[in-house]
Order: sequence, then C-alpha cells, then structure tokens
Amino acid sequence: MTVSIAHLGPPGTYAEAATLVYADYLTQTTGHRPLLCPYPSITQTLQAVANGDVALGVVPVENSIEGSVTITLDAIWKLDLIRIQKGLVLPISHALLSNAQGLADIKTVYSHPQALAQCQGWLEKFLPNVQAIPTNSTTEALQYLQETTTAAIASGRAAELYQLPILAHPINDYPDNCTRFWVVSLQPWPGGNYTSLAFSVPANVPGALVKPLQIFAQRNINLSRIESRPTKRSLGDYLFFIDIEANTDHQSVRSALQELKTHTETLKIFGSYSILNHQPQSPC
Ligand SMILES: O=C(O)C(=O)Cc1ccccc1
Repeated sequence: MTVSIAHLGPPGTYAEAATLVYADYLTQTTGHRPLLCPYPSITQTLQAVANGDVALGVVPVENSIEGSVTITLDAIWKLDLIRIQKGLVLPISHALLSNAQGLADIKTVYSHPQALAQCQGWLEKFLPNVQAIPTNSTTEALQYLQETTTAAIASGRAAELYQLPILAHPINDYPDNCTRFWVVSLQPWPGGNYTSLAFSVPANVPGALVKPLQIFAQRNINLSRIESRPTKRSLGDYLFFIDIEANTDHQSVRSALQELKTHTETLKIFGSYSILNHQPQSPC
C-alpha cells in the first residue's frame, strides 16, 4: 500500500522540499515511493494526520533565526495522538519573485510570516515603503503575482516550478538560515536520541517551572530546547515545550517522566526520534 505524506502546499513550499527528502529516505529504506499530499495550512496538515486521512505529515517546527513555528506547537498540543517519527533540518534560502520591471515598482510583498520575518532587514533596506501581507505558505503567495506591483518571497525551486522571474536572491538577513521539521504520525516509532514533550504546570505560582527542570538536571539529562506558549486560558498561564537529548527507553528518562507527571497538570510526550542527516555539508 502506498504511504501518503501530508505537507503544507501548494507544491514548491519549503515543507514540500523537506517532505521530498523524507520521501527519498523512505523509498531507499522500504523500496516504496510515498505519495505527497499538499494541504492549505499547517493546522490542516496536522489534522489530516490526526484524522488518519494520511499516514504521515511533515511540519516546520523551529527556525534558526525566528525561533519556534508557533502554529505547529499549538496544533500539536491540541491534537492528542500525534507522535514524532523523525526530525530533519533544511537550509532555507529566500528569493524575491515578481513580474515587476524592478524593485521601484513593487508596492506589496506576500509570503508566509516566517519568510517575511527572516527577510525583514532586506525588506526595510530595499523595499522600505511596501506593505507586507502574510499568507498560509510561500507558494500560496504566488497567486498574487499577476499584478506587476506585487512580489512574493519563496524559494528558487518554487520560481522554477511556476516559471516566475527572480528579482533578488538570496534575500534572507542571515546566510545560515535553517529550519527544523518534524515527521509526525499516529504510530509510536522505535526512537532515537531526541525526545520532545510538553506540559502545563498546576498553577501560576513562583517556582512552578523549577521542579520540572530540576527533575532533568538531577539525572544529568540535557535539555536542548525550552519554549513557552500561552495556554490561552488566562494571561500569564503557560505551556512549556521541551526537547531533551535522550531516549524514553533510558531508565533515567523513564524515571524523570514518572516524576514529572506528579509535578505537571497535563504532560504530553510526543516520542523519541532521530534526526535524518541527509546533507552532511549543510550549514545546519
Ligand atoms: O511556506 C512555506 O514554504 C513553508 O514551508 C513554511 C516555511 C516558511 C519559511 C521558512 C520555513 C518554512
């Protein structure tokens, strides 16, 4: 049976590029080529996995310049059964696509909020008076390019795919711009050396986060990331997303998670996974 993988579309997004990397890996390891299924938003991509419409989904989770992709974290928290199977990191290089004669004609720039933010300095310098409009994805932005006063930020690959002119490339403010993606499914997977989890704490009291952090520190378990997100219940009430460098099969991790349960209100463990190292020369 063909495995379907959901990703943010339309075709040509960075999420699709990450999905193609994973599809190549699956083809090599299983002998079967999976089917790529584009969805209009990150939330709908994850929903398709949660509903069982597709076996797998690939979503961006964190960028080296802009930090967390908050839509992904919020949706994963809400969708109870989602598990992480793999991580993969992709270098991101943005281009300015437009049918305008030159930069002086451009009045509006469309793109995904992460792409707009990663090119903020370039936009301020070269297009200081344009209006930046967020879209669900970098390739959704391309539908606005019929006008000769509009531009979109997307990849060189997207420009090639839709035969659109590139006015400037690269335009990201930092050359080492990398985005981390998660491959997710409903199936727990034999893990790797990274574990991701999230929890809410019982009350917004001093030290509510100290105990959970101590639990890991006492066992010498390294945290590679901590991110807070509002619970959306009341102001100042947060969820914490944590990545640790260890597997849940490890005895120390098991006991840490047992103890963590007693110091958190809700604890969700998204699983243990390895990082697919597909480009050993990449800056990521
Ligand atoms: O819109 C896309 O192409 C995406 O895949 C989301 C995104 C946007 C910018 C950087 C990384 C991922």
